[in-house]
Amino acid sequence: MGCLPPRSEVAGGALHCPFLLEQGEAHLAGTRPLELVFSGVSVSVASRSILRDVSGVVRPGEMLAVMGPSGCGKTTLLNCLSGRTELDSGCIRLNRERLTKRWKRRVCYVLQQDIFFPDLTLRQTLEYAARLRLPESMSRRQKMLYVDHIIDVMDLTACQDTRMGDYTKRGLSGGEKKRANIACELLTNPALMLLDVSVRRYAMREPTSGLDSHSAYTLMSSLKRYAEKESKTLVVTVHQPSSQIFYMFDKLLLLCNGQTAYFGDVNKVVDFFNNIGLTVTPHYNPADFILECVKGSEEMKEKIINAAKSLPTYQQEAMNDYCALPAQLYQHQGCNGRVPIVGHTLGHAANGTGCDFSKPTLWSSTPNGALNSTTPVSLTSKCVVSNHNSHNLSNHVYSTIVKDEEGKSLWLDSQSHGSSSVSSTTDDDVRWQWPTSFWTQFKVLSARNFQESRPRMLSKLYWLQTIGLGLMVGNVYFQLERKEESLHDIQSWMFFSTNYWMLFALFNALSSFPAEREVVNKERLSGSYRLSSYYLAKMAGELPLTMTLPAVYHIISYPLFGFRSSSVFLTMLGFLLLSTVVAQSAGFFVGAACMDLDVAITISALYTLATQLFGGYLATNIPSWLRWMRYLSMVHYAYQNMQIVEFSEGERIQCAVQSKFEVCSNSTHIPVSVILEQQGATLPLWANTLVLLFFLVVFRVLGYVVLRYFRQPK
Ligand SMILES: Nc1ncnc2c1ncn2[C@@H]1O[C@H](COP(=O)(O)OP(=O)(O)OP(=O)(O)O)[C@@H](O)[C@H]1O
Repeated sequence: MGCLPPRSEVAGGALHCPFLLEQGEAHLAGTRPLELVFSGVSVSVASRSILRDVSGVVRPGEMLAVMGPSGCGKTTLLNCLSGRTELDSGCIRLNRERLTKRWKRRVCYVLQQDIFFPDLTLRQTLEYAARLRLPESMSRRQKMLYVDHIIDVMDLTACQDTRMGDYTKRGLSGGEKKRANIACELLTNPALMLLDVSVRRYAMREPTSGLDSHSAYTLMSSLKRYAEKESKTLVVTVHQPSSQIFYMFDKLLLLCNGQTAYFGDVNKVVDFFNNIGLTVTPHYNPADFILECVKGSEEMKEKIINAAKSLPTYQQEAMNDYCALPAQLYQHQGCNGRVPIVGHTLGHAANGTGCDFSKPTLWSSTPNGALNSTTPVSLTSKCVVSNHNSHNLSNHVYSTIVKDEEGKSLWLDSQSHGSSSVSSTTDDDVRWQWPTSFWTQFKVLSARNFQESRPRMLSKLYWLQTIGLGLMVGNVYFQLERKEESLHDIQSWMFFSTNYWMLFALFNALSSFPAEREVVNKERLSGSYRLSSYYLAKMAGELPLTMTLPAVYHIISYPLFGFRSSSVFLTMLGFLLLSTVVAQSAGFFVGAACMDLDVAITISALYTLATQLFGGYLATNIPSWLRWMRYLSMVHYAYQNMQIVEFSEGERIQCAVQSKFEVCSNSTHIPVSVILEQQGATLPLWANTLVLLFFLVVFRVLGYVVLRYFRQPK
């Protein structure tokens, strides 16, 4: 069962989600419990040791508190457990398996920072997350019902229509954002949750910094019940919890200068400190006492760390063994065609044989990764189980590998409530990698992108700016006559319009990307969607928004400048939009490639200034050795096309009495080709258009390659 209780049910302890189970929704019923073991974890950064030989074990249904003073390495440890930070030495195992990419995507990590799109409301954020991260076997209605449920559980109903906000726009409060952060992760029903949420915020003594004490207690209670009833494994960083919250945890890992100062049952920590001569004052919050001890003198810290090494719960040797053993499977002889159930319920340790002669409900995986209860899975007479009985740390086994008739590996999940699930592991990475298809991801991300970008790209300020600029430019170049004296102004209108919208799109793409990258990195790390679907959706979702303002500008300023014909009007609009989208692609690419916004702005400013200079309008007598630069100028091609379209239709440009064009000595009008040649332009309309399209494709592909291979989230 994968549901959290509605708040009203938390106190009573009832945990059920009938509307989903009635639908036979296997996804929410089928994640297998995980036992997390980490042993001898050591990490250093720039030759400074951050974590030294830290070990621990957390079983399904347990909540581990990672506590210690600021800078002791709590976040670093969680980064290691989520697979984001490489270890110098030590090991991390999930159900005895290494932390592979497949696992990383199933571990939910609630970050210290709350990263969201600021303009989406909480409800929209959760709905998009549900549509992306819940399997396609669930209907949209079921997903929305589940979102309602999570909103209720996290006590977010009152603010569900409030926008997320950021430091520039007010939105959800810090505490609400934190709960929203957890809610997003709960949606996927993860088996292991790492919460770097600094539970101190929920402490009684700091009501202003996050939740009030009652909400804090309720949140921790629901997480605790969630862990227990759903056999979830939870690791939570803690700063200064109230004693009520402190004793909700099952285990405590106390860190001091990156070393273990205590690992074991929360209830035994006071005895541990008593035994080394550090006695907790009666009625004093033990969490505060412990923290004060590990913040004390170096001598005291050393004493605590040394004492922790001899703790029976520490079991360093056993954990080292655990990591050293290969996660091999042993042929089990005693099952005789029955389906083994190992670690059937939490607290019901495996019986050593790993067999139970009652056949459980079986689930097989569908191609999109959802578990399907209707597809029968036949099992051979041979059953293969993990032998986890070689030492005392692995008495609990929560999954079993069995083989079907074709010899394909399947795993059998044992749930605390007795239901089980089987899914294929032969192509596990592929099947489990993405909860939804490419097409679904593309649709949902396009819609989200459109909704998220609209307030930013079509803000009131931009509308005002566009309409004002259109009117101003239209009036400056009002109804220009087609004669040589006005030629410079006609060209000026075209160059200005093209150039302005190209710069606008480029710098907009550039400045919006760093903030978006944070959200996308977080989502990519959690395996929500493919990069390719995001990338295509970004282009599609923003396309109408990118085109709206230049189109409005053109509609206002072109008739004021001088309306030739509908076809010229539309063709020029088409080229204006094309050049805008090309420039936006360049902005995406530079934004994706440069982590530092200042560097990105400097590079873009240099490139755009160069493209203007070599665009054909500002400088016409370019030294021969520099002329090749114009072929790299996007503006050059866009501007040439505008001239070709404008000057090819209708009345031609009349020669001045004292013309600077040679052709005027025996003609009254200047041909288009002569105007273009004067600026060194030689390519026809179709060739300029092709080059612009080439720029578009190259920048888009480069942007993708950079994100895919050089800017992978860590
Ligand atoms: N990339 C890094 N480069 C250098 N030092 C780092 C890096 N990451 C972390 N550290 C250092 O490692 C130590 C542990 O950092 P970490 O963020 O894990 O501490 P923490 O216990 O989570 O702190 P807090 O409770 O304040 O969030 C700190 O002293 C920090 O300065």
